[in-house]
Amino acid sequence: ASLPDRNMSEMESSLELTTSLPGSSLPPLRSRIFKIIVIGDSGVGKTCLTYRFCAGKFPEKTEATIGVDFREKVVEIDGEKIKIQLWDTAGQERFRKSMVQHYYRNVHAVVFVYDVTNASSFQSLPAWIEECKQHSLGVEVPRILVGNKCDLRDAVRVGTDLAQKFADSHSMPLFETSAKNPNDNDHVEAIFMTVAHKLKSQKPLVLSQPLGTESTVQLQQEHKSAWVCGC
Ligand SMILES: Nc1nc2c(ncn2[C@@H]2O[C@H](COP(=O)(O)OP(=O)(O)OP(=O)(O)O)[C@@H](O)[C@H]2O)c(=O)[nH]1
Repeated sequence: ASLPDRNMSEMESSLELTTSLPGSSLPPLRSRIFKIIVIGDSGVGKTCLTYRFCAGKFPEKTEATIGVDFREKVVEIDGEKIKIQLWDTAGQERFRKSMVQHYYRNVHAVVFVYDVTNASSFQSLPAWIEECKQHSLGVEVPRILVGNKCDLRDAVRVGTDLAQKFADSHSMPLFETSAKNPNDNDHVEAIFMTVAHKLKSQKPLVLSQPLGTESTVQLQQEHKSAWVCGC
């Protein structure tokens, strides 16, 4: 789904908004934004995972993402309000091409997703890692690996041992979960919060937005927004 009246430059300018509060000579109140991109083959559940985190439930229906969608959630960590912005990227090559260079900008963390019931989505991971490298996202950017659809126990094709070896060899933590039916141990929220804690412990980030712009955030949460190239 897309909102045709939104485009990437609007999105980027909203990220860089740092105006003072009206009538105030005080410096602007800012909340930090963590931009996290979610990457992986089509159908692995990127949209469902990001929706589960931001809306707290499994979406009834999803369509292939075109370009990129983004969802936000404000969380509080150690008394600081932080906006977690999840960029849900298209897995299908034909829906990615025109957008790729945009969503790799100013990324704070990367979440690689595969489907535990689909071996080929696991085999694609080196290509996704390579794409990140080509866009200057190396090991210095926190990365995690997520195996999704663990609720489909009888259909698992990628075992934990194999996935753990792969994660270790790329210095990433591994999380196995289900966007559909997460239990206490593999809760989707805990996974993204782990990333947020890691980012918070790092140096202050450049991207910021004045506090008190929650109406925009609300809108973005209620309407799944997408940006597609007009060409
Ligand atoms: N059983 C089960 N199905 C899931 C889970 N997560 C996603 N699905 C299903 O997998 C299909 C694809 O999910 P999406 O979230 O749209 O996949 P995607 O990775 O965003 O796909 P693209 O937008 O094409 O890149 C949908 O039919 C979802 O309902 C899960 O944890 N368990």
